Amino acid sequence: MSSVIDIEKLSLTFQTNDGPVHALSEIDLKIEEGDFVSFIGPSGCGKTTLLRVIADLEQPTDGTISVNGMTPNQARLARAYGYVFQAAALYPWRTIENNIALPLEIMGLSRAEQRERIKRNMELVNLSGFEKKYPWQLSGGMQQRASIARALAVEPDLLLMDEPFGALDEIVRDHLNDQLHQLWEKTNKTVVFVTHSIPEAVYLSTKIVVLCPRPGRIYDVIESDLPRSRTLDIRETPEFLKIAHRVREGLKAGHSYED
Ligand SMILES: Nc1ncnc2c1ncn2[C@@H]1O[C@H](COP(=O)(O)OP(=O)(O)OP(=O)(O)O)[C@@H](O)[C@H]1O
Repeated sequence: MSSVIDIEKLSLTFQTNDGPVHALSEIDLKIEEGDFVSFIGPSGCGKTTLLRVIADLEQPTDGTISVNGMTPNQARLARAYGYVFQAAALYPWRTIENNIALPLEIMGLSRAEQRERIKRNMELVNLSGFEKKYPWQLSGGMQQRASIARALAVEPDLLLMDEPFGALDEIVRDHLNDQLHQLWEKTNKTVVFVTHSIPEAVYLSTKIVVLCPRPGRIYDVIESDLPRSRTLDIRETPEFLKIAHRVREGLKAGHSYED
């Protein structure tokens, strides 16, 4: 079986006025179908850059990458992935259903097909009943769920998520972690998820990629042995804490306190 994402010896250097910034160096990584993979690491270690390379929003300087057996550019044109940003990035002048409809309009789907997908994906993120609301009428957590529904409505097998819950309080975040986990279990999508939170990474992932900075590189890859089906209670178990400990050790090793 070929991997959904296959990255080999990938490097990316940004040329800036202050000289070159080695954002990614010699990254080797395979992501399989149905994996939930988190990128975790200190600020500036290249998590977002790596996600953007997968999404064809940045070009590597060296190495190779394939997404669903295609180049990232082909994968983008084939709408092989959905992308969820740090902020919900909803259009304030459009209702929630019209925000979700936007990429579907661009795809040229019929009104009936658009309505069907909006209904199904709003149900998946538990937002049914809020179709006619504007983004400002929803809480931050609900807005983020709406932006997940918008990414899902394109029906990609691959979901790329850049710290989608970073700005939310702990309780809302727990709730959304639980919902995202259930959604992943139900749909068996492949997810690549950027986070700063150790519990979030360990709770959600089948594989945790710990990155370290200067140059941005992979420090550790942890294959989780937690059961695929889990609830938030698992965070109290020794198995969970053992993985969390290994992530923490990796983060400490790559961290510089001079920043
Ligand atoms: N367009 C750009 N031009 C120049 N340098 C950039 C650009 N984008 C990112 N960088 C630099 O590349 C490095 C990696 O940045 P990136 O945003 O990927 O890190 P990150 O791990 O996602 O950080 P954070 O957790 O703070 O979001 C940083 O040093 C950053 O300043």
